[in-house]
Amino acid sequence: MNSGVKTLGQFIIEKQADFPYAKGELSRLLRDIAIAAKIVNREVNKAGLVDILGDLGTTNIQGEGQKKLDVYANEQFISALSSGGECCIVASEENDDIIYIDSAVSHNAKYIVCIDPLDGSSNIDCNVAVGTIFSIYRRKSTNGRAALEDVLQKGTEQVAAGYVIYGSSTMLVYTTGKGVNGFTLDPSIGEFCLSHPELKIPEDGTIYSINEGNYVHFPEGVKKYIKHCQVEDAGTRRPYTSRYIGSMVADIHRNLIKGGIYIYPTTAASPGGKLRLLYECNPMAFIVEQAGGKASDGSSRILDIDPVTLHQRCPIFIGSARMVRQAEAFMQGNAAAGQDTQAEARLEELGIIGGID
Ligand SMILES: O=P(O)(O)OC[C@H]1O[C@](O)(COP(=O)(O)O)[C@@H](O)[C@@H]1O
Ligand SMILES: [Mg+2]
Ligand SMILES: [Mg+2]
Repeated sequence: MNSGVKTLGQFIIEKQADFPYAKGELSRLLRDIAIAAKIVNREVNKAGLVDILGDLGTTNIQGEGQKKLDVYANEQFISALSSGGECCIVASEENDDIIYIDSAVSHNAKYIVCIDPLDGSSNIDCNVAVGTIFSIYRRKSTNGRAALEDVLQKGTEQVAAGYVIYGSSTMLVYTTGKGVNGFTLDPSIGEFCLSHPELKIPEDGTIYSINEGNYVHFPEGVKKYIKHCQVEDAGTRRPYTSRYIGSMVADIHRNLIKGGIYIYPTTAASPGGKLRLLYECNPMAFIVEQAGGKASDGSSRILDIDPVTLHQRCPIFIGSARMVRQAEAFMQGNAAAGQDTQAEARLEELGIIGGID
């Protein structure tokens, strides 16, 4: 291995200096998450060889069938957070209610972890990239046991957020509000090593990522935006490229590197949106904003949404700032906003401006 490589552990300790009052609790919490990610990575990598593919036959509170790997990953993260001592509550996609971490080591713990232990479950069995998404808050209450109110905080209150992508390589990408850094797992030493320092998402892009199979059920603004992406217009590098992996982590990771927009709007099946605010939308929005991008529900900033319930959903438009602004303009029925005249002319020519049949 080249000298000069920095491991995640070294980086976290080094960055602790950015927080004058830090006592290392958040550093240790991030360490615990990284340990669980390595264990899950080991199972993902040999998924076809061990009994970890397929359905478990149980259903979570979202009404979704749980995959064996969903539950395995959930157990690994909860156990690492329980034994690590820095977490007092876990809110997980796979658990109906919040989990109180009452282990002896965590009686003074002040951090709350919201987690999607395995993101992209529909891709598990066919060897397509999946991920883990996590969001960390400091508890607000000071006395007694932390409670649901400590979990239902706005995304702006996050102290850290990150994701792990189990893809052709395994990466952990996270932010503590001072930029975004990516680490690649080097299996030969079992360490996440800094590979993508200070990640910045391009201001604009040519990739749009949405499940067009739901097109008929999309809001008018989304239909118009998709048409806008498909217009032939060299001046604005269109038509854009459509890419949809079906794992939020993988689709957003690609856009973070190359530029692009990921949209999961309201649909007939999900009138409130599909993705969950606390452990999918908030953490990804924090990361993308820290990388210079934008994230909204089509009009309001995701991080300003007030959470009301643990598993609440919201629509999401996230990615390169210029593309999100444009999609928002279509959502507000203002197709001209952010458009250059040439494209606008094409849109009129194609009858896009003025409504879709
Ligand atoms: O199949 P659809 O409706 O396009 O939904 C795909 C989306 O749902 C998700 O799989 C939801 O996450 P989970 O797999 O964690 O439930 C996202 O990762 C993905 O972007
Ligand atoms: Mg998910
Ligand atoms: Mg999941």
